[in-house]
Amino acid sequence: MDNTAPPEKDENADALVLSTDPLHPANHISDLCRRFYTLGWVTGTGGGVSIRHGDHIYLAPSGVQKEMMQPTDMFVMDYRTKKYIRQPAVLKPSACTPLFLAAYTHRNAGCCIHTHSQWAVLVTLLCESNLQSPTSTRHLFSIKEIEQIKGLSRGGTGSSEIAEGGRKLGNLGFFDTLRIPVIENTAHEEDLKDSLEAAMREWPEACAVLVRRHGVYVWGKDVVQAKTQAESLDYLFRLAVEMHGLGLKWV
Ligand SMILES: CSC[C@@H](O)[C@@H](O)C(=O)COP(=O)(O)O
Ligand SMILES: [Zn+2]
Repeated sequence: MDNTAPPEKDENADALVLSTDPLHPANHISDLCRRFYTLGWVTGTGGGVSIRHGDHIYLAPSGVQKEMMQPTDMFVMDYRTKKYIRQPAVLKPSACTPLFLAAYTHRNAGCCIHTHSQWAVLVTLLCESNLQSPTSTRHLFSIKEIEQIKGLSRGGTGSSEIAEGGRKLGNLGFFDTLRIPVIENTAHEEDLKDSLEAAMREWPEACAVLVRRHGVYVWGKDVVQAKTQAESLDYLFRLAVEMHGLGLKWV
């Protein structure tokens, strides 16, 4: 299937991205990227966000200033056919598209965030070998007994409903160990797909995948969960790096 062929003329395609609702995916992606830019997550055109809205996948264009995007810049893909139903003529879809699709397919995610946060990059340089499983995903970021771990769900899309006693169902507890696999970077973003999918399969409880010397992919059942988990992870990555600098062990 040729996903890059120009779409057939569809007068209704713009209706997919035009809305006065700030939470409409086309508006929401533009807004999130502006916020993430201030955190250094999507600097210099790197990183990005995708949202699944029913059977429609919203994707940002490739190689653009992510904080300057407009709703009309968005690509829309039909999730079932994997064909673009809206394709801005002068732009290409994000090279992260196969990675975002992996989160939708393997975790039933509703949103996936890719950051180039320096804390994520630094922590990939400090992660130790996973000696228990030397055959596949070789490296793992693990941390426990830090309160912010409770902001992360099992598998990334676990329920965050509050159970009796105030416990968040599906979320990790203070004494649980958070484990995030680290995969090696590739020359081209789209070539990360196979190793990212392998890491997701090998670590079904992981809510994210780190990419060495590159950044992190984080997902959630919806935008709120993906965003808050990306925030919790960035907090933990930074904490781990700072602890390392102070000579403290984080595991
Ligand atoms: C600074 S270029 C970064 C890209 O190669 C890539 O890593 C990335 O995250 C964004 O890809 P894009 O195709 O612009 O959405
Ligand atoms: Zn990237």
